[in-house]
Amino acid sequence: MVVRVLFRAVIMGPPGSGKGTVSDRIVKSFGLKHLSSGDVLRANMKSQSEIGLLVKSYIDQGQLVPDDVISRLILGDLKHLENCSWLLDGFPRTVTQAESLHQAYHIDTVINLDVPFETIKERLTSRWVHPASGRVYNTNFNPPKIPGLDNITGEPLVQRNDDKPETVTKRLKAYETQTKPVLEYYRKKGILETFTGTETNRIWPQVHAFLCSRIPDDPKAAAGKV
Ligand SMILES: Nc1nc2c(ncn2[C@@H]2O[C@H](COP(=O)(O)OP(=O)(O)O)[C@@H](O)[C@H]2O)c(=O)[nH]1
Ligand SMILES: Nc1ncnc2c1ncn2[C@@H]1O[C@H](COP(=O)(O)OP(=O)(O)O)[C@@H](O)[C@H]1O
Repeated sequence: MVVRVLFRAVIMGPPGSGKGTVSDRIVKSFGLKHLSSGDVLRANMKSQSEIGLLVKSYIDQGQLVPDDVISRLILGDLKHLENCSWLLDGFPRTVTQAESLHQAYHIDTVINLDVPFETIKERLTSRWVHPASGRVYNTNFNPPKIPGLDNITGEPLVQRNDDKPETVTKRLKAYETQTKPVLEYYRKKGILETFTGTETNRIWPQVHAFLCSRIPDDPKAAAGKV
């Protein structure tokens, strides 16, 4: 019988720190399943589900959605990934959420992207997304091949409602007061790994090297396919 060791990680960082960008690279290199709370919430808003209608006003105002709503949503989705290694992006964002996750799963490592707020503000106002797929572009960092259009479908890109400068300020405040304590929670558990910098392309090789040392039996990582 082959016993597969599961690896469960969380990626944290302020809005715009590159969680989604780094998560895509982790998925490509290490084959973990990726679950993004923001993507799950946006899919609910798009389909106008009961939860989508409930969370819209919080998200548009740059506030966190209530703990019980997001915890039920994410822990419910994780039930479908029981036999998979996964990477959680954007959850937990409060200590209450971290405790709910802790009661349900063992977390091996927490990757913390430490990017200064000044760098982030500029990035978010130049973030463009393809709503149907969640593909993310940036007019400076990874522009689409044709300005304003998605590389794969050619459909128009849009700016996220909550990437307006005044909403970004509120999201950064929410991060400071509600999410920073989660870093301390994981630091005390001895599983927090912080990567500091202003450029994803400099942070990524460090994250990759770290994960190679933690997921040594992964065939893609061993082959150096970054
Ligand atoms: N200029 C610049 N933009 C970046 C860099 N890394 C990511 N981005 C862009 O910054 C925005 C925020 O990144 P994203 O991965 O969506 O961050 P998240 O909000 O933490 O998930 C996106 O438009 C990215 O394309 C970088 O090193 N430099
Ligand atoms: N774990 C969570 N707890 C509460 N609200 C959340 C959570 N995850 C996402 N949200 C809501 O969705 C919004 C967008 O989240 P996300 O896409 O992760 O933002 P970013 O990628 O910029 O950090 C947040 O500003 C918040 O309103």
